[in-house]
Amino acid sequence: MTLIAHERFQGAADAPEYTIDTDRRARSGAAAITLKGLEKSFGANRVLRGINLHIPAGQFVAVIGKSGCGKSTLLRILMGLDAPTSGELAFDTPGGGEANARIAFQEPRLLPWLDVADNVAVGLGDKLDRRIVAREVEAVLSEVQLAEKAGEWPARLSGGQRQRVALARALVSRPGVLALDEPLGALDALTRISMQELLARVWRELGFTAVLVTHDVSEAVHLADRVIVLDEGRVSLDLAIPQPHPRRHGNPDLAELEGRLLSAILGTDGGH
Ligand SMILES: Nc1ncnc2c1ncn2[C@@H]1O[C@H](COP(=O)(O)OP(=O)(O)OP(=O)(O)O)[C@@H](O)[C@H]1O
Repeated sequence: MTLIAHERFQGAADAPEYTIDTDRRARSGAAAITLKGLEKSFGANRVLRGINLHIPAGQFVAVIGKSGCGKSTLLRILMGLDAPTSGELAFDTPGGGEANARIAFQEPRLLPWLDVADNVAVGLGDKLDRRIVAREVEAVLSEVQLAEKAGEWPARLSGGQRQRVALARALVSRPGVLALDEPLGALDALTRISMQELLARVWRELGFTAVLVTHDVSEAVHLADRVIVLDEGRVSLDLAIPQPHPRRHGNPDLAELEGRLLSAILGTDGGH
């Protein structure tokens, strides 16, 4: 998990100028995200070919698609970790302030020489009063059900517990946008399901805008309000998942939506 860039990029000389406004310490609410004509090329490889998307504040969006279709590239651009070749990207917060955005990766990236509480405190930076940091860390560790591990070393945690620490570190600054790049990809199936429940619960409680990149179509329909399928650099399907939360694994309506998404990814939907 890493702190999000907080920069104003300049596009290439021949590309339209665009801006990304994020502020790591803002406590404003969830942010809406708008992408217009977003393009990204690596040399001759045109990875994103005109992405147009509006993600309302507080929505949970999952991005799926074949390996190499550009999911991580899109997420990195959203988070300001990479610059698009052209196009526009805007974050809007309800109060008009700057958005606070964080990202969680598949690998938790904890600091082995810090205990759990201090790893989480890293997410707040070093400008806050120690008592405030302690209070915020304690609160977020309770939210991820790890309060009793506050003084533990990362090496003595399970994979799922480490990923919960990484989630707490991303959430401790109360981000308006949380980006998740395959955060549960390395976990065993049962741990993965309990982490999905946890993620769904913290999202409902905290109300941030979530963008999840995943290879797991079942995970996408279980968590998201909306699933975006990327194919050859474009959005090939934008499917609403209208089921209320909390959702049950094995729900037949979700299974039907999962089938439609799999067909869309594999190209077996006959063009529908
Ligand atoms: N820094 C880079 N330099 C050059 N090419 C890159 C770079 N990053 C990504 N690419 C290329 O962009 C394309 C999309 O990569 P990306 O990682 O976004 O795909 P993905 O859909 O997330 O894949 P996967 O599901 O396998 O993780 C690939 O062809 C990849 O080789």
